[in-house]
Amino acid sequence: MTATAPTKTILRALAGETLPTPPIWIMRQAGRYLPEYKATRAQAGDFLSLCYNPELAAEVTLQPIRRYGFDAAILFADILLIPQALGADLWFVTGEGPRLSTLNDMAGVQALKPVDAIHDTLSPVYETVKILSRELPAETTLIGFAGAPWTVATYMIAGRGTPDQAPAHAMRVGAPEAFDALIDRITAATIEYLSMQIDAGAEVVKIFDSWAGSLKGDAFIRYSLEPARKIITELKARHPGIPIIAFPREAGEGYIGFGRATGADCVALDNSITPEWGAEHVHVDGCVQGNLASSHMVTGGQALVDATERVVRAFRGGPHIFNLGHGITPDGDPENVALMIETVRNFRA
Ligand SMILES: Cc1c2[nH]c(c1CCC(=O)O)Cc1[nH]c(c(CCC(=O)O)c1C)Cc1[nH]c(c(CCC(=O)O)c1C)Cc1[nH]c(c(C)c1CCC(=O)O)C2
Repeated sequence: MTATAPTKTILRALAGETLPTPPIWIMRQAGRYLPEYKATRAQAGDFLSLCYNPELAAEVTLQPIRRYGFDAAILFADILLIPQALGADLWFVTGEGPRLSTLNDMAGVQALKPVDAIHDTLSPVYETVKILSRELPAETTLIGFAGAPWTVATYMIAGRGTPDQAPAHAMRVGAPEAFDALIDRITAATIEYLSMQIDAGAEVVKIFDSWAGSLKGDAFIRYSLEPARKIITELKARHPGIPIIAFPREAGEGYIGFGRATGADCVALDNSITPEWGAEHVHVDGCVQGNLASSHMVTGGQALVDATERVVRAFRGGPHIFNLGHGITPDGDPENVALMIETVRNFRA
């Protein structure tokens, strides 16, 4: 089989091509800032029922593609489905966020389900991917995803989102064997989960390490970089050529060399770094994604236009996928999203 050059813009950027206009999608593009999302979520009943309903999950994935013509669609699901598939209890408290059963020792890790049991819970997600690969426009790239082991572990240990991930750091330091066993279990589950998404039709996968920023020095290497490297190495062995985006959010200096060290084809940048810093220290190694502050989706105006142009300008010398630095928030204005897209697509140097 001879490799053919990709034609979809996102795949071209991921293959290392510098495009005259960067392809664009945004994190949480299917979400509460869109009235059509809220309507479909109400129809599903609640957030988790939406995640596990393939027809409706595919519908909300397609909504921002219809409205804006983004270059990529991201599978509608959540990083916390993996803990649930491993046996954790999971529910969402409206206005507050996720809640899970907690875990902090070896007995807790041993009580989890084996990795090969995850598909019993996650098979509806694979069905969503199959529907999307049939229904997406020919030019739109389908992105699958999972949480990175450290970020997923922080929720499984604390049972909720935490500002500083203190319970996970306490287990990492106080019960290192159990903590390593947990990271290994999540890593193995993530490989199987992403591999099934790829088999079902995901053309790219993204690994979200939202809390990577609280790991410093050796701990960052061991628990953010190493698990990402393991997952990427195994996925590329099973699915040669599958492009992978890594997002070690707020890694700061940890961004430097992250793509090379893990084998990721693209490193997603958050907006705690300037685009110029990202260009100098990360973009030199290859494709980057990012990094407009999502607050501009709330505030809009000329500041949005200026900041959008600054991101495009900083990264126009190499392969770039335009995105926000983190997900769009529920108070984002759909008009501001349209203005951002128009600014990216009309930018002339
Ligand atoms: C940490 C994390 C989670 N989930 C995710 C992360 C990593 C990225 C990040 O840092 O934001 C990833 C995620 N969550 C969701 C997607 C779908 C694809 C997309 O459009 O980006 C993706 C890629 C849907 C979602 N996941 C969630 C929503 C909102 C739920 C709702 O409709 O009420 C959506 C659209 C809920 C969720 N899910 C999670 C939290 C903390 C929350 C509550 C916060 C909130 O309410 O925004 C865990």
